[in-house]
Amino acid sequence: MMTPQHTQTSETVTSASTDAQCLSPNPSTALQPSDENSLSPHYRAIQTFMKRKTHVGKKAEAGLQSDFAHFFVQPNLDAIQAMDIGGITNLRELFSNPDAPLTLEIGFGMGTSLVEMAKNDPTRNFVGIEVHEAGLGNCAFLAGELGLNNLKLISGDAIALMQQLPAAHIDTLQLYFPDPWQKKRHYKRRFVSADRMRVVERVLKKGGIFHATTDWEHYAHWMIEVMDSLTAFANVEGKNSEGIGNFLPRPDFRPLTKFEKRGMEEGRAIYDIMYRKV
Ligand SMILES: C[S@@+](CC[C@H](N)C(=O)[O-])C[C@H]1O[C@@H](n2cnc3c(N)ncnc32)[C@H](O)[C@@H]1O
Repeated sequence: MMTPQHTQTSETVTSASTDAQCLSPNPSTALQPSDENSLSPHYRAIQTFMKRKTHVGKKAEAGLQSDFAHFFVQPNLDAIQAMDIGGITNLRELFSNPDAPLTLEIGFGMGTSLVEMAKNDPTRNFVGIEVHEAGLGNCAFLAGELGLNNLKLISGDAIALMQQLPAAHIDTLQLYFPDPWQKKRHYKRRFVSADRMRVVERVLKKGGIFHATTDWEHYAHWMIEVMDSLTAFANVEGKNSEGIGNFLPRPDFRPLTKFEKRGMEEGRAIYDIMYRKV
């Protein structure tokens, strides 16, 4: 598979980000949060997802039933449907081995790749958070088929969840093919922004990993620019001769996701980025 190297294009984020402070990926111009655990007032009301009513297939429907309830952190379907994350303040204690390395996946979609990763690494605990009921149900169903005991699922907004977790709580945070929000007026919804990455920074352990992917070139360069601008993170692949963070060759441990497959079928390159909290 093609592994693109970072090059500055005419479509750079800087040139695309002039009409409002919140459109800038650069923290020197982005609105600043009032403290490390909160978003600026501007970002607080802006969601990175659009919750749509989607068809809930047979597997997903089954996955939302009581047989699979042990995969959900929320106690019942009402709380899942309401995306109620009240009281979820510690992900480690959801597992019998709380000191095992912990991965949080944000926006796992239908959950096929998350389930495969959990299956492939039983020494690590995985928590997935999603807002789509069909994905949550499907993921629980797949995990149930394999009898996984190192995976838990949460229905809700990852930003809100991270804000109520302890600092230095997570070893790896993965964000695979986040919504690209391609229109300029929607850039402020992009998950990778300086403000939101400060929330990520707080919950990651020192040395913890932030791994993201996208099949949208503009967002890929945007991600690099945001992450390079944050002194708390270092690019695992180092920087190019222009001092810009490199992309990561596609890692074998990342299974193909639904959106990756779609991107490839539509002829788009796939970009991985990986940063370590220093
Ligand atoms: C484009 S899909 C990618 C799904 C999957 N990772 C894949 O590659 O097939 C992005 C997903 O992220 C979810 N998402 C976006 N923002 C989120 C948030 N703040 N908290 C939880 N899930 C979120 C959306 O609901 C959506 O399902």
